[in-house]
Amino acid sequence: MKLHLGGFHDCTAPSSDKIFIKATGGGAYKFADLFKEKLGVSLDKEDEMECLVTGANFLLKAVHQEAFTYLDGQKEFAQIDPNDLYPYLLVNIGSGVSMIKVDGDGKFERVSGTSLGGGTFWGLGRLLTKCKNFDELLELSHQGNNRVIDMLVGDIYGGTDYAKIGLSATTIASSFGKAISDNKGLVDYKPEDISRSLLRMISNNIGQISYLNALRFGLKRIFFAGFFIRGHAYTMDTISVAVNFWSKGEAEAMFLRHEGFLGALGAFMSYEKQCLDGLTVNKIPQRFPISVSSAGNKIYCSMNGKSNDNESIECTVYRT
Ligand SMILES: Nc1ncnc2c1ncn2[C@@H]1O[C@H](COP(=O)(O)OP(=O)(O)O)[C@@H](O)[C@H]1O
Ligand SMILES: CC(C)(COP(=O)(O)O)[C@@H](O)C(=O)NCCC(=O)O
Repeated sequence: MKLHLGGFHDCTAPSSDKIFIKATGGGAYKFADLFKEKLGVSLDKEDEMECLVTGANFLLKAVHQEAFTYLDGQKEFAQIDPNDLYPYLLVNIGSGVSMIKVDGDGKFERVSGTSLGGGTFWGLGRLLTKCKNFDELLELSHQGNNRVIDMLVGDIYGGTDYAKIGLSATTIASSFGKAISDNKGLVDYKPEDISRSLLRMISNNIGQISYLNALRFGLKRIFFAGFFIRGHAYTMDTISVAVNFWSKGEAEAMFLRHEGFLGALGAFMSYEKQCLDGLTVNKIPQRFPISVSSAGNKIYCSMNGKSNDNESIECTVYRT
């Protein structure tokens, strides 16, 4: 509610009383006029990939138990040595998917991506199941059985494995493949089965492309982030299985506790970069330095340096 009061004054132009806030992603462009019109706030646009990487690096170095593996329902926190973090592959699953090779602070390259991402799951799911919101679709996938719709290796090979090339009877041979052979229409399939197949198809595909990119650059660690994951067990499990399957156990999928906030965090941290990198000390606003701490699922960023009480800002980033 106090966004328009708590915005920042542009520290590169002290004479200006323009209020701005950092923002990233497509929304920073798309909604810039709306923010200006409704709140009188200008959006200071930060590059999305840069913010994702800054956010991920910060979390992986500063937050205890940020990264974890997830396989067969088991969540295991990974010990990340900040001195041995790079290189790694960051896979951000939002509407679409970006794959970024990270070599250090500010050192990265977007090496690949796919348009089959969270938007695909939600978009197709909405059309096929009539779900009204994402959570409902995700919830449905819990109860579904993908074998009803997916064509398995066993369906093609008369119930047996195709052992010669290492495919078990239960491996999905063709996502949604059964829908062609049955004399059935959409109404004959349960929404929960459709949701389950869809989630597996998207997660599997992302896991596979990610692993292939990790292989391409010799990267052992793959961190998956983005709001698509939402800590959802089946999504993480499917991605992990895909990475494990394609890498023959060589690579490991890892997830982040604050997976949906990398971009926002990176944009937030760019206040520090902008003001501390390029300016002399007397031009730095009193609010700095930023002090950062974490507890449980929350990260506390207090920008309270020597400022008076009116100027201090405390920002809490938390997952719902
Ligand atoms: N409550 C929700 N409403 C809509 N989409 C959601 C929700 N929770 C998770 N998602 C998933 O998150 C995706 C968007 O992820 P996000 O990281 O916010 O990407 P973007 O940067 O494209 O907005 C959606 O396509 C959808 O798959
Ligand atoms: C264009 C985007 C970077 C925007 O990010 P998003 O809002 O999806 O998080 C992303 O959707 C993307 O990388 N899409 C995949 C494009 C491709 O490489 O095929």
